[in-house]
Amino acid sequence: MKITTKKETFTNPLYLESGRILEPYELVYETYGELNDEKNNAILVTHALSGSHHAAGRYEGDRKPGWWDGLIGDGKAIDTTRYFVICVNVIGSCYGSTGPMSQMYPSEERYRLKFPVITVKDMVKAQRILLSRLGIDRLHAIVGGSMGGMQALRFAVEFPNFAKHTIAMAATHATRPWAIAFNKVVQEAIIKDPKFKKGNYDPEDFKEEGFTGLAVGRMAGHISYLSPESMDRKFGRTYVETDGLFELFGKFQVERYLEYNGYGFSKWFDPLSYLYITKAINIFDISRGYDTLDEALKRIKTDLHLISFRRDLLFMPEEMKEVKIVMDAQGQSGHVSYYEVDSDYGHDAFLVELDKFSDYVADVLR
Ligand SMILES: CC(=O)SCCNC(=O)CCNC(=O)[C@H](O)C(C)(C)COP(=O)(O)OP(=O)(O)OC[C@H]1O[C@@H](n2cnc3c(N)ncnc32)[C@H](O)[C@@H]1OP(=O)(O)O
Ligand SMILES: N[C@@H](CCO)C(=O)O
Repeated sequence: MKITTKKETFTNPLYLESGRILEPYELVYETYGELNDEKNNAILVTHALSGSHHAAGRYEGDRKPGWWDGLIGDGKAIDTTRYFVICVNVIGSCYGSTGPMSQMYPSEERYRLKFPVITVKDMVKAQRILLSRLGIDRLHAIVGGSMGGMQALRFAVEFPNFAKHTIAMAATHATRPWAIAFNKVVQEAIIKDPKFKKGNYDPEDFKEEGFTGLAVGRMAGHISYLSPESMDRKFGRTYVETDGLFELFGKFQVERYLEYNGYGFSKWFDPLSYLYITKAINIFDISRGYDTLDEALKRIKTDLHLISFRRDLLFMPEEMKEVKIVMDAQGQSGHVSYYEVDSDYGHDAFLVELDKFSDYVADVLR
């Protein structure tokens, strides 16, 4: 599958939920498959915290394909022989769409801490504008996990007739203190790292060794993406062969894993973007702007498919179930389904255990 990164620039202001504006702004995205003449076969895929618009396929020389390559492609659950799939990098991120390290026009400077707080609603609004520009006024489906699931839900509430199907997985309707607490660890670690310099850092300073605050905070986050069972399976109590048990800094494999992933991540992900996106996740509450959760969910016209993962310890199954319960009580049972995937991997099962839910996704889309 040949892929290219596409970019659109918008000169009209994007009015944000906070009352601030973003002007101008850019969105980068990838597409897979062909848009049909009726323009009614488009599927929007929405990404999570550290994801990007690169959801499928491989650029030349890439060691790994896009983050949902197992799900998106010819003959796969999100079948690119039938559907035109689009994935957009959210505003606030660091993969090319406008974010805190973008230029704050007309100044030559980067926004840094002057970047406005953005919300999931703002991310979705920007994507809706992009789709309009591409001539897409109706989607066959929106599919996303984690913060991508939040975007899917937000789309369903704000643009009720826009998508025929909405699949929101591994998400919640309002971020709980439990998840906010994990984000607090990473936020605090970032801002207290001397390299942060009140946001005035030079990204070149941590390309080699990484950014300790982000690395350590990400380790905490990464724990919340797994589960005790998946850690037992991955590592057991195995010790790093070359380390001595009585060496103070000798490591278990799980420690080596967290270091590898934490420091690796901090070499490529931008600390300010991490602050802004975790803020957006923390303040996500689908009922904001409406009197109650009930009022917000009443707006939904799409067929909503909620998927959770049994041992998701970040956004727990009961949080998605609540949406179904409220919609059932509204008499919307015909428009909402709930499926709990029997997985003990943890939150990141939506990225890893695709075989456990890809048939379900394919069935919904058909
Ligand atoms: C929509 C989106 O959110 S996309 C963003 C997804 N990306 C992330 O979440 C970034 C963090 N990454 C991860 O959590 C995982 O890599 C996942 C979820 C993406 C994929 O999981 P898996 O394919 O099962 O990988 P796994 O968790 O086994 O290994 C991850 C890395 O740790 C390495 N690793 C595994 N065990 C160990 C160990 N004991 N010591 C050191 N490193 C280890 C692997 O080699 C792999 O390295 P690589 O990324 O350089 O290939
Ligand atoms: N591990 C994924 C999901 C987090 O919610 C990410 O970093 O984007």
